[in-house]
Amino acid sequence: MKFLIAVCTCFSKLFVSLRKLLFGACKLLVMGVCTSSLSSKMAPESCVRVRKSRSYSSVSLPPSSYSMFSSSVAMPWFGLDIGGSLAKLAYFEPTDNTEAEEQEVETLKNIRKYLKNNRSYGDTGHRDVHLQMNNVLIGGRRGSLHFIRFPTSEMALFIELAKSKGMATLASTVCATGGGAYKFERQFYKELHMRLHKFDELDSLIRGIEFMEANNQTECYYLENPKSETTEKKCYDFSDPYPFMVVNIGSGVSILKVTAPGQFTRVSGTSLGGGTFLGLCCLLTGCTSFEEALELASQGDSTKVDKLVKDIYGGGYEKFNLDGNLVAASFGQMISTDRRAKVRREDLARATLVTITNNIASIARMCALNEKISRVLFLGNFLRSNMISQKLLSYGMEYWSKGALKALFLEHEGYFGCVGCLLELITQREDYILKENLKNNVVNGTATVNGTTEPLPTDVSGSSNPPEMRNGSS
Ligand SMILES: Nc1ncnc2c1ncn2[C@@H]1O[C@H](COP(=O)(O)OP(=O)(O)OP(=O)(O)O)[C@@H](O)[C@H]1O
Ligand SMILES: CC(C)(CO)[C@@H](O)C(=O)NCCC(=O)O
Repeated sequence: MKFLIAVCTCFSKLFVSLRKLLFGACKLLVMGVCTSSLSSKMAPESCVRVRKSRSYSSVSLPPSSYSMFSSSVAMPWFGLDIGGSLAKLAYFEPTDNTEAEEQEVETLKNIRKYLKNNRSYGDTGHRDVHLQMNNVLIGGRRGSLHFIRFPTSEMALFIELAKSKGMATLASTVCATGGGAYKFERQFYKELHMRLHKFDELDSLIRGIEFMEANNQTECYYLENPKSETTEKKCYDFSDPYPFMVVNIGSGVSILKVTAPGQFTRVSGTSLGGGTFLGLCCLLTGCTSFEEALELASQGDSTKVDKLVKDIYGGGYEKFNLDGNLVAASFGQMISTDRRAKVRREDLARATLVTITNNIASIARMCALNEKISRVLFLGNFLRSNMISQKLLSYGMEYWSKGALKALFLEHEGYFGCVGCLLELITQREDYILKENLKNNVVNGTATVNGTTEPLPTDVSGSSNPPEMRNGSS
């Protein structure tokens, strides 16, 4: 009898272990199955490259296998990153809807149509159509990723707009990151009955970078001949990326060292960032937008504002290899009344841009050397449509490191935080289902692979609880 019990126990343990193994394998596959195409302007043929395979890309599963995990995360799938200057929204629009989903509640349909059919929302919201990614596979669903941004200062209007589109009638949890996820949490709940499930902004950022890079062949690029008029964007094969450094230039600047998937430390930062550029530019030139500031800068000459090495030496400082055209003192010419009288707004805008960019390049370089890292990824919306800074960063990194450091850039500039946040929504939910299934297996020795779970706890703290199930379409 004892022998019989021992054999039964053994078989039952084996059964549970096998199931665990199966779920583990399925989870890895589900989290990794992602392919996409970018409907971007930049996708020259020269950019198509053969990618070394990475554990979480290019695996395919039959659709039935992933539906058990992610179908329970009801639509719409949003990831919101509320930063100091800009709020960014990633919206996943499924294109593989089932018949039941086609019958989705009217409000959801309207929201989908509204987001998809417009490029502007209110006066200040914009959809970056050129960055849209089609045919993406996220959490077992196929669809398009849309990218929308608006100024954080307009959050009240955004909430009003969302309310007018009926968001308040959908009891919902939205995944949010960035400082604003904390700052505006109450407002979201009060006005939209919406809980913000909060995720750390830097965790989300790294997750978003890894996902986008793995799913867009032309995401990562560098500039060839950054000093010349004929600078060219070239694709960079970033499929074997670790370790690398991230310099995220938002309102302020965060500098991270990434050593493995999802593993990073924040090594430094500086308060002289994109917010400083725009703030100083508004003060000095009277401009009122980032676009205007960049336009002015593109027409300006910073050497009318800065003091160069040759203004001091009459040429280069040969002994220490300082070229005569290097900036010796940013804004150094502005101590002269004459020069101040002659300087143009354009020159001031250019000098502000050059000063901020060079300072970031200098800090990034020191961090990279200190951490013994050679690839530095620059991102954040400061670099949006900002070729002047991209060139300066590329040249600065290469010149000062004598070619040891490489500046890299990403097409989706400032959208990685919100994408990472959207992915958290899916995987937290999957994790939860998997945990529940495993728990059930251990308790009653049976597998519940249909994804049904007990009613979920709701939590606004963003800790271990999964995102609330939505009652819209499912
Ligand atoms: N339309 C825009 N309006 C305002 N700033 C813009 C705009 N487009 C680009 N920028 C630049 O991008 C910066 C904000 O970048 P980003 O969205 O990456 O950071 P953030 O999330 O707002 O800031 P942080 O991460 O520091 O909280 C601004 O400071 C500005 O330099
Ligand atoms: C405060 C954050 C992290 C908000 O995104 C960012 O603006 C930043 O990194 N600022 C620089 C802070 C510093 O390290 O001096």
